[in-house]
Amino acid sequence: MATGRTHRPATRSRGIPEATVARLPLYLRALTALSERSVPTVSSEELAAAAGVNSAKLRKDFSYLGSYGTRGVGYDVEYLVYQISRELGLTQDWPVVIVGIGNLGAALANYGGFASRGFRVAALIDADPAMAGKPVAGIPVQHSDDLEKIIQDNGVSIGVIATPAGAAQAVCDRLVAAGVTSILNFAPTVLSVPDGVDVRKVDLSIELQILAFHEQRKAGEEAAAADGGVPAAAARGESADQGPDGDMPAVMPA
Ligand SMILES: NC(=O)c1ccc[n+]([C@@H]2O[C@H](COP(=O)([O-])OP(=O)(O)OC[C@H]3O[C@@H](n4cnc5c(N)ncnc54)[C@H](O)[C@@H]3O)[C@@H](O)[C@H]2O)c1
Repeated sequence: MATGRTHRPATRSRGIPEATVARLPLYLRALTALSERSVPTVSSEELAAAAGVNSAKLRKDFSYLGSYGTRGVGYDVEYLVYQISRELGLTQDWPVVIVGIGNLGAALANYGGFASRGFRVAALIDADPAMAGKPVAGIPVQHSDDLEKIIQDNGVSIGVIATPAGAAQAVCDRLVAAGVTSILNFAPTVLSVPDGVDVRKVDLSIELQILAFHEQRKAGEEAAAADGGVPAAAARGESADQGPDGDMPAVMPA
């Protein structure tokens, strides 16, 4: 998924294209599932299918990691998990703060998948004084007056914004001024950030709109097939669009 944003070249310094970086989490998720089932090796075709990516693209992506697999055997699952985790910086602990602990912020705080992927929720911050000290997911909410101190005390470089849209830019400015250099923005607004700060925007309603477009297209094809006798699946070519492989972002550029 994902179109990279912002003040970064399309190719990172070590020569790995952003589009490849965006697919690495998909490979990692598929490989982790194989690892949990104690599968020792996997072919590029199997892994590509599990990740929802074209297998030639997968082989090209892995060549950037220096991983070519063994003919007739495939890729070593554990080693690839290690290589991709290292490339994504997941072999180190990333403390994350979530700002705005309403419906969404609380759901994110309760999501167990962050910790298992190396992201530790270090602090929860909200502007509502009534929430201060109340635990969410076992972590006491702290008041936004202390945002700068919280960022500095916890060495946070990644901030998640789940405030209303109207508050998001001011929250973003404070996070950046306090030293945060990566922001995951759930608020439906475009954030301005200085060079060197990465912003990724998640917008589920945009994803639904893209699905609605495809539904509409499928309905049109079904109608055309009924008229002209061409099977609708053949008319579609049966290629499922699943994000990076289909170049359709699920996480939007900020
Ligand atoms: N990206 C998505 O797919 C998606 C999905 C759902 C909601 N959203 C967005 O996420 C945001 C939160 O939605 P919600 O339903 O949790 O809203 P909510 O009203 O339940 O929670 C917002 C929280 O932000 C806090 N807040 C307000 N101003 C703040 C500030 N300056 N600093 C710190 N905290 C502040 C409020 O006190 C409240 O607890 C909204 O912008 C909403 O549009 C996005």
